[in-house]
Amino acid sequence: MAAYNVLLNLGPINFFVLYGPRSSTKVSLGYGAWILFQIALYQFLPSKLSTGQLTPAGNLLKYRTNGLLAWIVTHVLFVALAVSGLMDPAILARHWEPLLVTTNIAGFLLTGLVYAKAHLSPTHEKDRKFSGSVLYDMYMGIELNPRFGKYFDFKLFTNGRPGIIAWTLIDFSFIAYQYEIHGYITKSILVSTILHTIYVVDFFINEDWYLRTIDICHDHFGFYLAWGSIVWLPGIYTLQTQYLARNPVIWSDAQAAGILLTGISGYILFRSVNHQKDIVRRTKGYCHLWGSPAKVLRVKYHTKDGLEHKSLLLCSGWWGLARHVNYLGDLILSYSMCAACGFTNLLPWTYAIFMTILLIHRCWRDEERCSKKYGKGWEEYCKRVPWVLIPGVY
Ligand SMILES: NC(=O)C1=CN([C@@H]2O[C@H](COP(=O)(O)OP(=O)(O)OC[C@H]3O[C@@H](n4cnc5c(N)ncnc54)[C@H](OP(=O)(O)O)[C@@H]3O)[C@@H](O)[C@H]2O)C=CC1
Ligand SMILES: CC(C)CCC[C@@H](C)[C@H]1CC[C@H]2C3=CC=C4C[C@@H](O)CC[C@]4(C)[C@H]3CC[C@]12C
Repeated sequence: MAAYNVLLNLGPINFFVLYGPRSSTKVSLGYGAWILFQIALYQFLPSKLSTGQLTPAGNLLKYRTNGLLAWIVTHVLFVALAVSGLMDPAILARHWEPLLVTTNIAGFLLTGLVYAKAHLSPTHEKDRKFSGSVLYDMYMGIELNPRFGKYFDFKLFTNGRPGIIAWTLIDFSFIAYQYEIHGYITKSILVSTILHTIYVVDFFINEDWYLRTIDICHDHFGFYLAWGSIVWLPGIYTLQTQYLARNPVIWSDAQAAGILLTGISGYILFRSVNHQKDIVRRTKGYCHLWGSPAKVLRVKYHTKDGLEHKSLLLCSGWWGLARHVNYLGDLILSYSMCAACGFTNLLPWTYAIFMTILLIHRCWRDEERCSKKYGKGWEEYCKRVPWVLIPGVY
């Protein structure tokens, strides 16, 4: 109430200037070192070269996919520094406010950098998209795959390294913070972190699969993915552990196990659906799903150079039940991550709410794009698989 009165008296801008988070030179230097460290891991750790999907301009790119090794090295180092007493494991939690300021500056700088690069020194000129609006181009990006040199891919790097590797590091730091301020670690924060860790490690194990998703194949690199991966992802996706560190929630063993198992079942659905699409695309449809030969619709599309290409749409297995059933698994997992925080505060539920909006919007956005890309082929697919997300419901 007192804070509310001060806000009313000062007005929002003065209130933010006086009481908002502040930057810190030490934290900014530390953050710079963290980004350089991740760049070094990306560039110099041994890596296989994975092939992406054909771009609209007809480019087939190779990617360094050594994220799992980078995740392991980063976390082993974090634990080693904490156990040896050289670093307080709650360091990220304790410097959270200046970190948010620093990441925001980095997110905006990167947005400006890739916008300028798209105009001055594009990696693949024909894979650029101009909307006619400067603001929209900054937001959704111009270049599809901006690169520095042959293999430093801005999109894959930003998303995976300062984004997803940070996710579990931040969780671990908030677990340590809970211990430091309360003297114990709750099952709720562990359940939430275990579910995050499964999701994050899964991402890196399947980094090759990620190269065939919307983010890499269709979304261009601008504020949405740059600021999103550097600020939104570490800030919002970790809200559950941030909340639980300060407001411990106590579950019985049975309740904690119930939430964990529901989350794991969501994860199994998510991975199994994604795996089916990936295996069918990689084997060109010549594989078995659930004991029967995969049923596919062979479709055609054109790249910008006018060439015709063939592709296929899977219509059996999970993909015969609904057109985006992978999103359903992800939603079950997201709701379980948030359920670990209990039902008394809406804030830690932000992730589940965001995912619901994002994934439903994605269904519409993707369907519109696929319909343009495949034309009659997509219409036929929708007839064969009429449900969008939940069979029998939507
Ligand atoms: N945690 C998070 O913040 C988020 C997580 N996700 C998760 O990431 C994963 C990947 O998501 P996303 O890239 O959005 O979606 P998908 O992996 O489902 O990819 C969609 C693309 O797959 C192709 N496709 C569509 N239908 C078929 C079919 N029947 N058979 C074969 N290919 C098909 C189309 O591309 P093409 O042009 O190649 O035909 C389409 O654009 C999902 O599991 C999702 O839940 C997604 C968003 C946010
Ligand atoms: C600007 C913001 C309001 C929105 C920023 C959104 C991005 C941070 C996220 C958009 C799509 C997200 C992802 C897609 C698919 C994924 C696969 C999954 O296995 C791991 C997570 C993720 C990489 C996820 C990460 C955040 C987004 C890039």
